Amino acid sequence: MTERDLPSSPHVRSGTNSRSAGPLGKRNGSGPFGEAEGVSCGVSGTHQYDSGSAATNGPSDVPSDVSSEPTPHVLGREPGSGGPIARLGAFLARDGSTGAPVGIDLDGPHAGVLVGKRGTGKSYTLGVLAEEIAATVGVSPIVLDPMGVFEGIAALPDGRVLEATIHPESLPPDRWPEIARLDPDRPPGSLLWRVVEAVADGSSRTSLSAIREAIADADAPAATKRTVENHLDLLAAWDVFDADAPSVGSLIGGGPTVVDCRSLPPAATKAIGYALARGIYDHCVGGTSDVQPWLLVDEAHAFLEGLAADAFRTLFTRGRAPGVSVVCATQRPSALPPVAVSQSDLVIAHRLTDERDVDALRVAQPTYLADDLGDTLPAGVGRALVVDDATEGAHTVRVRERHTVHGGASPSVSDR
Ligand SMILES: Nc1ncnc2c1ncn2[C@@H]1O[C@H](COP(=O)(O)OP(=O)(O)OP(=O)(O)O)[C@@H](O)[C@H]1O
Repeated sequence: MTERDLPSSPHVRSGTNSRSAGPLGKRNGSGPFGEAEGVSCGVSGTHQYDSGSAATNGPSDVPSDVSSEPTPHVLGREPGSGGPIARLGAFLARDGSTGAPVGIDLDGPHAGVLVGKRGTGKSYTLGVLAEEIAATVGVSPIVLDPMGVFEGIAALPDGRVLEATIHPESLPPDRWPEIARLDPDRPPGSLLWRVVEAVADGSSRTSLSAIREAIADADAPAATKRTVENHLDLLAAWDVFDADAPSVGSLIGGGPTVVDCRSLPPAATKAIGYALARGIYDHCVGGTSDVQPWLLVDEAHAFLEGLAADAFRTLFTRGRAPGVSVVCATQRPSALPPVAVSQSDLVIAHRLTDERDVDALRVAQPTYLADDLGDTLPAGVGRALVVDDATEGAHTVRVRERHTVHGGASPSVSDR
């Protein structure tokens, strides 16, 4: 990945939340939101609060907080446990008034999906998460950005936007036929596989030109070699393979990082998704990271199909053990592998209207989501139903405003 020069320094909104470290600084587990006591909700099924007492105190079984900062309800961890949290927003009452603040646990790793139809606020909410993770010591966000709407994150301390490039070695030899759209069981695909394997085992660093030279020297029919060369030309046109690309491990802990995949063809986007998801997992399994990465993926359906599917499946099923968190945002939950929703301990659902998408969510999370889920999902930009596996409840929230600029659009609901 190479750092992208941004046209001008993105504007940073003044913070609306009062954190001890300031809106854009790093914070640790202390402070008004850093060591919040989780409060039990103990409710199964969806729960939208009445206003009145709930509007100021949140759930009716939540004790009122007499301190200046109301105690946030923390999603994703057992009530009473401590540690840093991401300030997501506030409970939303039926009359539209907001209640107690709501946070998401950052003390341990999580797997989550963030869904909603177009324009309901998915990317924006993902950006809120990125800001909060960036502001917390011990965790670090890496945003996969296929639309180029997360540039504002670069305004955070140490923030950066990287052009999506990958080292050829980050893709194992058996994946190269698929990436090059060659059948591994046919001579060209099998030749490419063998050649990449040989180059990777050799003394020189794997690069597209090293692979090309090895193809030219291979003992194979000229027509087979020509086919492979033509397909390698297509890969080279993506302009994402770079033998000097930094390792995925170096992205973790290097400040909030946005990997800009805009204008890449879908196959290249998947290759980037594969390299990052697999690289982050392998790095953390190796136990070499002091910082827990959060991989935040926008338009996740673009990454989770085909080549990258296995790598993301691994993150959803086994990523938490080595400390990797993943949150995938999509307008089409029905296009995600079912395991992504069923293995998520955090589900943030903005409005969905397509029955297939509502079904995909309900079927994978039957314990918490009712049959009338489609009617329960809140209408309105920035409003979401949040399912919390740890406290076994579902709550309606209003997501807070961003501190950084979102995708060049107005960051305010009232401006719309
Ligand atoms: N919590 C919020 N507070 C204020 N404004 C918001 C909030 N959430 C979303 N918005 C505004 O709503 C608009 C749409 O949000 P966003 O781009 O996140 O939608 P989306 O669901 O990702 O849409 P798409 O699927 O088209 O990418 C943006 O202009 C954003 O500024």
